[in-house]
Amino acid sequence: MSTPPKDPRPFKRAILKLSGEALRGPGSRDNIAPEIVDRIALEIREAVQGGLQLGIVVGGGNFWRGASASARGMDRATADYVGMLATVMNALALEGALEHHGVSCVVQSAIEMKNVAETFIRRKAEKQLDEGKVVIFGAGTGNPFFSTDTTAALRASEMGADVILKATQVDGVYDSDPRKNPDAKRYDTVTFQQCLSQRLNVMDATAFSLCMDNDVPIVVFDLAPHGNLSHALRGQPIGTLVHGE
Ligand SMILES: Nc1ncnc2c1ncn2[C@@H]1O[C@H](COP(=O)(O)OP(=O)(O)OP(=O)(O)O)[C@@H](O)[C@H]1O
Ligand SMILES: O=c1ccn([C@@H]2O[C@H](COP(=O)(O)O)[C@@H](O)[C@H]2O)c(=O)[nH]1
Repeated sequence: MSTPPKDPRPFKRAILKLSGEALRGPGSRDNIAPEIVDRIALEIREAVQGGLQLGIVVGGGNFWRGASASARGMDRATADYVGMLATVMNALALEGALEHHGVSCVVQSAIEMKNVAETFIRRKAEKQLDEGKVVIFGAGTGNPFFSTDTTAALRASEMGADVILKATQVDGVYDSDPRKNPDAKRYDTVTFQQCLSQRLNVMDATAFSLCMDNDVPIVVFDLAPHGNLSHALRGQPIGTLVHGE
């Protein structure tokens, strides 16, 4: 008989992985919709005021994906550096909105960019989290051939986070991509092993493996409906919980 998953909730420290693509907004031609960023900032403020320690990794899919550019002929590493810089634009937009709402925050970039962001230093980031500052991790891991999902797994492991909250464009993990298969079935809970062996590509395998090895559970949920982010940050049941055996 299988044992029930260890639920990370309630949690003290979390890494929020924000979809870059979701910052665009439905039908919008702008890469970043300020009203979406503003709404996200307000939901984050509420959670942080409640005592949650929060690190944020933001994707870059609203601007650029290295793998797609490479498939169209660009050198992969170059395309990936462009993608990492795209994540910094999203990080700065988020920092501005959080500051506007009175949330103490900082961007730490994995690629040195000292005029716009601090450079990532693990111990400094940990201290800032301890002090209640929101730390936005920009520029991914700083290395090509990785993703911001893997960045979230890496930063969560380094920061000793209790959970990764993956705010994306689907409402959980399905047995196949729900955007391609309308008959796909959603899981309430699923193991890392299942995600890897069934190739459930809501996150890449490197990210799942890192979380599995370091025992960091993941909650996958839909960012779009208002209030979903607040629910997730408060540790209320939502989406799919990905966990160890
Ligand atoms: N088994 C699955 N269950 C759920 N979603 C899946 C599955 N397989 C593939 N996906 C796809 O994964 C996508 C989410 O991951 P992805 O990292 O590409 O985007 P994101 O979270 O929006 O981040 P970004 O835009 O920053 O790259 C979903 O939009 C969904 O279509
Ligand atoms: O560590 C990293 C993180 C990201 N990249 C590149 O950035 C883009 C955007 O990130 P998403 O995770 O797709 O939102 C990604 O496609 C990579 O090209 C990277 O190289 N290294």
